[in-house]
Formats: sequence, structure tokens, C-alpha cells
Amino acid sequence: MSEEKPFFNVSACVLIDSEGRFLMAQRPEDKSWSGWWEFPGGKIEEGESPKEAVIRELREELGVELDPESTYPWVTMSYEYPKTDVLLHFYRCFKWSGELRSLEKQAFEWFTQMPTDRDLLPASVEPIEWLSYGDVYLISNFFDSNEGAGVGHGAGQAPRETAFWAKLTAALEAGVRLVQFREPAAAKVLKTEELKRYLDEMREHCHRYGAKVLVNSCHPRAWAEEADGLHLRATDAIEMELEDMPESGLLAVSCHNLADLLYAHELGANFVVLGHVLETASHPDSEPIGWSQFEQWAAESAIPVFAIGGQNADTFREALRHGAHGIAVLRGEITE
Ligand SMILES: Nc1nc2c([nH]c(=O)n2[C@@H]2O[C@H](COP(=O)(O)OP(=O)(O)OP(=O)(O)O)[C@@H](O)[C@H]2O)c(=O)[nH]1
Repeated sequence: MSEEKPFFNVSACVLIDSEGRFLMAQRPEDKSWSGWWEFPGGKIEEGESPKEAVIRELREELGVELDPESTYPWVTMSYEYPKTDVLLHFYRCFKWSGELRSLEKQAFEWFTQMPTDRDLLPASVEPIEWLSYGDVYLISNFFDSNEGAGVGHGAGQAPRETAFWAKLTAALEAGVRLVQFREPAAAKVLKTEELKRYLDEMREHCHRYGAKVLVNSCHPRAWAEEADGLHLRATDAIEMELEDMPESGLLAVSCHNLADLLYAHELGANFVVLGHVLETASHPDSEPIGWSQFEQWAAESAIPVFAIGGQNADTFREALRHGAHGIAVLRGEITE
């Protein structure tokens, strides 16, 4: 019989400064995994909520007081180490008071990307990747069937195209790092090669800004393999067998309920979108799930969740408060 491993319930915080850098600290000498880098935090004490724990830990370790209003629940994931099992409640905090101090004689440092020259606690690696996703997932909707012009007018719709590229460029300049190519309406009207040219152009444009393009599963699978990843519609995810999953690239899944979320995780998705949260022009006849339901389901996800449906710059903070990694937007309205 295998020996029972100790279990720790832990809260950790990603401090993010005004330049978008994140803080990591080195575990001090007197602790397990000493010398390894992690997000500041520690074990949740009895009677404490995960958020209370993370506020206390950062006060004890770094001498800063997190602003509770700007400390957002992010992802809760479990991790099995050889000698322990941990449940990690990650938070992101954008505002705190006090100067950072090393109260446990630990080193700490700001980073902009994966610090490949450090020993990182294994459970800290994925969260660093999630940070590279940015907090807005842009969905192309080049040919929007819900808008006046529609694809029925063919590819010669110069004004709309110009507007689209302008929106995309503004979003990329504002820091968007994930874009989904999703053009079901155009796929019905344009020749396949013609639509593919839009994808190639968009990918090239996005790559110039270091952004990645995922291709929706309504398009040929080979396109996703050529691009940076695959975005599965919920119905396609349900039909997908594990052995058919792409071997490389990012995988995202559209989810409408808890079962979708859990299955996405099983498929090995890197992130999901969940909704629609608020009323939206693209689903006029179905009831939105609302923030409270969103929060309940998002809390069960071990990977980042983007809120979708009626999202824009005004709903962004609301989304973070309810545990979203960020927001997914269809019409490119986010430029800041
Ligand atoms: N703080 C923190 N802990 C992490 C991360 N990733 C991760 O696996 N852990 C694990 O979570 C546990 C945190 O425990 P800790 O030893 O830091 O807890 P603590 O500050 O309460 O100290 P203590 O040992 O004095 O009780 C460790 O087993 C650590 O390996 C992370 O990013 N941040």
C-alpha cells in the first residue's frame, strides 16, 4: 500500500506592477525546496480564507499590504510533488502599499517572461505561461454576419476590411497576445483558398507583435496545425477523442457549463472561454449565465478562464473580481 502523503492548502500571489512585470521570490534556506523560485505565499492557516492567507503571507514575507479590492482570485490547481500534494490558490494583485522588503532573507526579483536561468518550483511554471497570454483574447470576426455589411457582399468590402485591420492593430499595440481566427460566415461564402489568405495575412501581422493565432474548429484542422493552436467549439470538444488531440501548439475550448470546463481540462486545454456571461448580439435567443454562475464554475477550473459574452473595457474589472483570467471579445472593441 502506498504511504499517505502530506497535503497542503496554499495561497500564492502574483504581484504585477504598472509595467506588467511579475514578482518571484527565492525560497529561503530553512525551507523545503530551498533556493527554488516561486510566487510569494504559503500555507493557509486554520479559520483563514485563501484570500486572507495570501494577504497575511505577503505582509509577513515582503512587508507589503495588498489592496484587497485589487487582489483577484485567478486559478486554483492541485499539484503532486514526490513527497507532498498541494492545492494552490493563485491570486493576482495589481495594487499594494509599502516598500518590498526581504523579511525572510529571501531574494526577490521582477520578471517580464519565463526566467529560464532559475530553478522554478514546478507548480510555478504553468502560471508564468498563463501570464504570457495577456488578459484579452480577441476573436477575429472579420466577416460578421450580425453586422449590416455581412459577408454576402463578398471580399470586396474595403471599408470594413480597413476597419478590421485598424482594430486588430490597435489591439495588438495595446498588448493583446492571443487572437482567434473564427469566420464561420465567410467560410460559407468565400472559396477556401481565399479565406486561408486572410488567415495567413492575419497570422503574419499578429506575429510581428509577438501575438499567437488559434484557429477555430469550424475551419480545416490543418490550418490550426500551421498556426499557433486550435480553438475547439464546445460541441467539437465533446466529440474529440484524446488520441486525436494536436501534439503541439495551444489548445483552447469554448465552454458553456461545468461539464465542458472539466472535459476541456481532461483534453489538456491551455485555457478556456466560458459564457456567454452577459447578453450579446451573437446569442440573442439564449439566456446569459451571469457573473455569479460564472464565478462558481470558473472556481472549479484548473486552467485560466476568459469571460465571454457582452465583454468590453467596462466589464474587465468585474470579470477579474469573479475569477476570470481576462475577457474574450468578438468585435475588437478593446483597445486599451
Ligand atoms: N508560496 C508558494 N508555494 C508554492 C508555490 N508552488 C508550489 O508548489 N508551492 C508549494 O506550496 C507549499 C508552500 O509552503 P511554504 O513552505 O512556503 O509555507 P509557509 O510559508 O506557510 O511556511 P512554513 O513551512 O513555515 O509553514 C510548499 O510545499 C511549496 O513547495 C508557489 O508558487 N508559491
